[in-house]
Amino acid sequence: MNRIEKRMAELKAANKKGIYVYITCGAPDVATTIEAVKQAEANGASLIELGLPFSDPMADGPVIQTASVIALKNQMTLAKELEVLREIRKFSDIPIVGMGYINNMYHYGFEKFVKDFKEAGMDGIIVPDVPHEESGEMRRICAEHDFVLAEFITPGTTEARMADTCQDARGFIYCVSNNGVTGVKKVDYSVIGGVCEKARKFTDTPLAVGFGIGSAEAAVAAAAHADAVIVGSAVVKRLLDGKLDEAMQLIHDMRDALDASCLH
Ligand SMILES: O=P(O)(O)OC[C@@H](O)[C@@H](O)c1c[nH]c2ccccc12
Repeated sequence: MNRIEKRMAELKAANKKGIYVYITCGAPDVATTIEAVKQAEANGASLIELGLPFSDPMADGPVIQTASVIALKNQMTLAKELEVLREIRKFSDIPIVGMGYINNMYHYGFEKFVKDFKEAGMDGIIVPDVPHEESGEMRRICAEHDFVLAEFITPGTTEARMADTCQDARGFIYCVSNNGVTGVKKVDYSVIGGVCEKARKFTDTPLAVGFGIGSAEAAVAAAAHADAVIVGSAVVKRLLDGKLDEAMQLIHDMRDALDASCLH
């Protein structure tokens, strides 16, 4: 069992929802990234999604685009990101999933990427620009190294595709709440809730809902049919504004609200 599976099993046993916190590695700077990971865990984060900055982040809205530009200006490379991971592993055993675009990994060599990042303490990867149909070889490599390759479902996923992705999924399934890019916005989470309910017919893998979540209320709504919620832009925005404390307060509020909602 890897760290992700272990953590999700613990949450389930405790009747708690997970909170996955996305942080762009190196934005506004490396020290803030490391401190934010430490404090996010203390405030109730269950998993860290570490963004590996890329120059053309096509699935990202303005906040994470800006964070990526800043991180690249700070000279972030995969080699530096490995160092950050090793630093984090000195004080934390929280599950960490990378989020990046295939270009960087392909250039580095995908198998070498998996080996090196796993060795530095990463537990899996989210690669939004490789469709399921094209990811067979990547899946094989990840499975060989006990490294999670996140599968996606969205409101537009057909039942046939859902059956395929659910069958191949390990760790967690990323349930995208709407068809836009990342960023806080008003979302009707009952739509992805219905999709989650359908996915349960195909899999026992934990479901994590993300995209748009900017408040504790939105987290509760997103969690209704899921096992975890994912928050990115709302946290990253506060970090970029130099408001680490506010970012942590948001995570803390989400933890409280989700715990209270699970009592019912
Ligand atoms: O920023 P949001 O709307 O809270 O969404 C989560 C998201 O940031 C994180 O999971 C993520 C950041 N970049 C991505 C690209 C694709 C998929 C997911 C992501």
